[in-house]
Amino acid sequence: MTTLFERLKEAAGQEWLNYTDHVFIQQMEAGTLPPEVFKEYLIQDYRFLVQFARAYALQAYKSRTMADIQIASKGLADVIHETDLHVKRLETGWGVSRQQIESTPEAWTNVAYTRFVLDAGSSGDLLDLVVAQAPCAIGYAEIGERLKPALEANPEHPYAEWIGEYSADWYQQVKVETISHIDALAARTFTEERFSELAEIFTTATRMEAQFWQTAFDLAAANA
Ligand SMILES: Cc1ncc(C[n+]2csc(CCO)c2C)c(N)n1
Repeated sequence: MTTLFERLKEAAGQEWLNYTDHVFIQQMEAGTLPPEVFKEYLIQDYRFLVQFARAYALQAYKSRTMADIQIASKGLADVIHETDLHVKRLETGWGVSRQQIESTPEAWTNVAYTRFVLDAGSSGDLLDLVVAQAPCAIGYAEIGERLKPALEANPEHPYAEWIGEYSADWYQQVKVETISHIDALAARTFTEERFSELAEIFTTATRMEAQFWQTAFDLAAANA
């Protein structure tokens, strides 16, 4: 059976590729991504993850069952784990402290993306919110899978740590769980009339994921 995620991804069309096959990913795969671009990405991503943690908390608030609260709680814990990695990387790589990260202005594209996700969840139900968060959670697993051979070919790959994290089994499992969570929620509340609205939420979030990579290049260029 086709999953709702597959239908949403198909509806996003080219936008999904613009995100998962962005120049940022191509350069990361080749190991040629400029370190300053990666640094700007990590700083903005920390700021992003703060809002994304709030979105998982909102998932808990929008839940009606303990099973859904458990899923939200695990998502929240995964985000905290990810921010800790970012802070360590920024500290060891560039001597950037958590305080410096937190006082760096949020890029407006980052504001747009995260507040869009939070609004989709505030104004909608749990399915709307999980769909708004899906490009993020599932896209990174697809990217990790794609980059894995580059890491296996070169254990000294400059982005070994990042690729290792998203290609790891635990993260591939997050993808499987998110897809089945969407289907479980859909079984309760999805009607065909909702599809176009859900597809718009999903495609918009996907477009903003692609823009997130672009913002890292723009910030690095502005600092150069
Ligand atoms: C812009 C942006 N999009 C997606 C992710 C990936 N991500 C966000 S939360 C999470 C953990 C649980 O889903 C993961 C892997 C990111 N870091 N930054």
